Formats: sequence, structure tokens, C-alpha cells
Amino acid sequence: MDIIIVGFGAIGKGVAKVLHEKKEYLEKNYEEFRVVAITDSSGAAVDENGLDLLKAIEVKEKTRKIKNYPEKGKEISSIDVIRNVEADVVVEVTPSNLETGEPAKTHILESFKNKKHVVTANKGPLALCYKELIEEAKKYNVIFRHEASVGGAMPIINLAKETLAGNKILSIKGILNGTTNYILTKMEKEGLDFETALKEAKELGIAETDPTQDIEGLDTAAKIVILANSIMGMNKTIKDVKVKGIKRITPEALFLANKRGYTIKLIGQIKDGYLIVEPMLVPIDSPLNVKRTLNVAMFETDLAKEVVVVGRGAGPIETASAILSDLIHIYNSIKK
Ligand SMILES: NC(=O)c1ccc[n+]([C@@H]2O[C@H](COP(=O)([O-])OP(=O)(O)OC[C@H]3O[C@@H](n4cnc5c(N)ncnc54)[C@H](O)[C@@H]3O)[C@@H](O)[C@H]2O)c1
Ligand SMILES: N[C@@H](CCO)C(=O)O
Ligand code: NA
Repeated sequence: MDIIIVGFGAIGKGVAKVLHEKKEYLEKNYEEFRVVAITDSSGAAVDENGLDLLKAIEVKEKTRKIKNYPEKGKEISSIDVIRNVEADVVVEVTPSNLETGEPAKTHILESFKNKKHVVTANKGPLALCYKELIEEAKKYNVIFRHEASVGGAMPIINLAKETLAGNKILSIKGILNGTTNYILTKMEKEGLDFETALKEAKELGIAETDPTQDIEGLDTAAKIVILANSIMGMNKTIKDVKVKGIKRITPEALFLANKRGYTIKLIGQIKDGYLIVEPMLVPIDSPLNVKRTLNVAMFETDLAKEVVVVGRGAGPIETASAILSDLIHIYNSIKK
């Protein structure tokens, strides 16, 4: 199966690393998953026989520009690669823009028009025009998967759509941002100051390209909009979310909360049609009290009753895990 990776930052490189590591596994159980093009803001590397993924990662890490890939690098836009390079699937992992959804929205719609399936981790277009994307995928008869867009490696979207199929999801409450959970945990457990904890999160490759999206709760807001629309049948946008971030939370506030048997977490919740993101007091022994980059989601359903999932919500390899599972789903759907 031939793949184009659009965006070659923390997640794009994570996908390349995982596809390289899992090469034998994939050939034995499915077929060769070849990356025939990789793009970033500088241009692209294109090889219809499949790029050398370790070389691509090395070029990006050394020169920050994938167009410097030897012989196969060129100055060409992602749109032209999507239009002109033969491939089965586009993996869209450019930065999430929560105002316009671009450039991802155009990349995704252009992929559909060119009969390419899409797997994305990008929250922008999903939070701003979910219905339009689903309708366009149907119109061009292509598969559109986005497990990585909420909770990273933590199974949540496909879990609700597949394993909990038939259930009515009555409410969802959880921690859906790894960066803020990492910062709150480091402040609480190690007394680290906010800026140092944020710097560490950036070094881990878990923060957004613009980390204010994490800190101000907008990343979590985008995710609960995606959940509301994709697994609860709503039609919401990010403007429907009441959002508060964690800027005001201090190590002292966490210490005081601990003294009373609580911690403080950035909670996103969807209940009775309302979408809210705010720091909340959480009992120390609550299933919501997960640490560092972990995410957690508590579903209330009509048949299965309460279901709680925990997993790593961010990180290049962890997020690539969700992208790989969506790629395998597409393989199983088109090649069998
Ligand atoms: N980092 C995580 O843990 C994580 C987890 C889940 C989802 N995501 C989402 O995955 C996406 C990528 O995140 P990241 O951490 O890799 O970001 P990043 O900033 O590390 O990388 C973004 C990449 O996109 C490229 N890019 C920017 N504009 C482009 C364009 N027009 N065409 C092609 N490439 C372009 C940049 O050159 C860079 O290579 C984001 O939407 C993010 O919200 C990230
Ligand atoms: N910056 C996001 C990445 C995962 O969407 C987080 O910290 O959870
Ligand atoms: Na997920």
C-alpha cells in the first residue's frame, strides 16, 4: 500500500519511524506499506519505489527541510504532491489551525478529490467542518479515519464507533490533553514551575506547534467537538465550547488541593448537550487522576453503562500507533 505523509514534524517522523520498525511485521501480515512521498513546508521528497525512511528522518533532523533529501527532494507544494503522486492513502499531520483548519482542510479535500483515502491526527478541520469532510469522503467513496486526533494512542473514536457500536453515548468526561496533564503532574509531584514543565513538554514533542492551544484549553475544546460530532451525533463547532485553561493553576493551588484529598485536572466534558473545558478538582482516588502525558475518558452509555479508557494522549510514537491502526483498517477495507 502506497502512502504520502503530509507534514514531517514530530508526528510525521513518528509515523516514518513506526513504518520502518514494523516493516517485516506489515509485509508478513498485510503487504509492504511504502512511503512514496513526504512533504513539509519546504517542499517534498518523492520516490514511487518508496523512500528510505531513516534517510528522510536524518535529512529532516539535520537540515529541517525534506526537500534536501538526496536526488528525490524538490520544491513542490503538498497540494501538487497530493494531485500528482500515485498513492492509496494520505497521512495528514500538519499543524492544527483551530481558526481556519488550513492547510489541512485543503489537503484532505484535495486527497478525496484525487481518490486518496485519508488518515489524520489534525484537529483543525475536524473541529471546524466535520460534517463537510464526512460528506465529501462519502461523495468520492474514500475512507477517512482520525483516531489519532483525540487522545493520541488512547483508543476512543474507533472504540466508540466499533466496539461500543449500538450504544447511545450519554456523556463523556476526561483528560484529553497530554501537555497540560504533564505540566500539572510535574508542578504537583516535583514542584516544577510552569515554564520549565512546558519546556519539557515541548522537548517531548507533545505540545502543539502553538502551545497556547494546549495551555488555554483550545486543544481539549477541539477534541470534545470532534467527539460530540463523530460519536455522539451532534453538530457542534469550537465556538460552542465554554473554555478555561490552566494558566492560573500554581504549585501552591495543587498543594492546597492535595491537602484536602484532591488534585486539579483540565477536564473536558460533554453532557446534556453542553461542551465545557475547565480545570476541576478531582478526588485523588478518582479514575480521572492519571499522570504525566496520560489521557483518560469516562463514557456513560445506555447499554455498557460506564466505560473508562486510559492511554498516552500524545507523543510521536504513541500517536503513530493510532495512525498505523487506521492505515491497517484502510488496507483491510481496500485490499481484501
Ligand atoms: N505531537 C503530538 O503528540 C500530537 C498528538 C496527536 C495529534 N497531533 C497533531 O498532529 C499534527 C502534527 O503535530 P506535530 O507535533 O508533528 O507538529 P510539528 O509542528 O512538529 O510538525 C508540523 C509539520 O508540518 C509541516 N508543515 C507546516 N505547514 C505545512 C504545509 N503547508 N504543507 C506541508 N507540511 C507543512 C511543518 O514543516 C512540520 O514538519 C498537529 O495537527 C497536531 O495537533 C500531535
Ligand atoms: N498537544 C496535544 C497533542 C495531542 O493531540 C496534547 O498535548 O495532548
Ligand atoms: Na485516540
